[in-house]
Amino acid sequence: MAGGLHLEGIDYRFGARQALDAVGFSVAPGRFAALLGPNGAGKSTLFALLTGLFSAPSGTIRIAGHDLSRNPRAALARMGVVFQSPTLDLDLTIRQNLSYFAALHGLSGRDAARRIDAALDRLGIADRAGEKARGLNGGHRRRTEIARALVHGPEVLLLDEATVGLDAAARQGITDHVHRLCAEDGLTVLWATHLTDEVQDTDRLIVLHEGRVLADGEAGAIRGDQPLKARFLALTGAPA
Ligand SMILES: Nc1ncnc2c1ncn2[C@@H]1O[C@H](COP(=O)(O)OP(=O)(O)OP(=O)(O)O)[C@@H](O)[C@H]1O
Repeated sequence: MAGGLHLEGIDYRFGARQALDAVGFSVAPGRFAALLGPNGAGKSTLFALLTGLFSAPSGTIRIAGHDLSRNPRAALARMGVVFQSPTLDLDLTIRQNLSYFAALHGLSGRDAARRIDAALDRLGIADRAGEKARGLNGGHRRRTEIARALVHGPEVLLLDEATVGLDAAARQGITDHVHRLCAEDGLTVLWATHLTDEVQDTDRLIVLHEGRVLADGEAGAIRGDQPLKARFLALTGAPA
């Protein structure tokens, strides 16, 4: 596959603990893929490998067609990331948070301003641009982080438990926004979560458990005639 996200044969160990065991999957360009796994499944380890924080002893990671180990600059330039722990500067405005990030990517002046406006608009927070991040609720802070991850124009967006700590309405708002980024802007998304209600039937679904991929396909087909939660609990061996 030329673009999108492609992983093959990824192993990772913490000493004797095998955190990832021959993990492989592909996400086609413009698709929303949910990486669903209970705590400890290996999602954060996988994100650390995808973002170049750890390096995998084996296997291949390709981001928008670029091999992460052979050509990390090109691969990482095409990726946006929203980490599990919030990383906004609460004393800066929304716009300042994005400007700072744009500068880290070598963007400034009108080009940066245009990209920042477009990203804020995309997440529905353009009218809040002058407000300090501290005054925003959790949902708007998350939207700001997603907008910030889009400023440099990535093709692939990774989100690690992006809705942690949000109420149901804010969670729904964020998942809807990110689905729209795929459908309307052609972004490829990997959405890590442990919450089955964030997965839609038409999403691509990868179930990760104890470092292994247990299921990979269209979410509706994986759940069949069961609710996804029941199917997920059956796959991972947890009691329903
Ligand atoms: N620094 C570390 N040292 C040793 N073991 C680790 C370390 N980090 C993670 N692990 C182990 O690796 C496995 C995968 O952990 P990981 O954090 O990737 O899971 P996760 O799916 O992201 O879970 P969570 O949602 O709780 O973050 C777990 O068994 C965990 O205990």
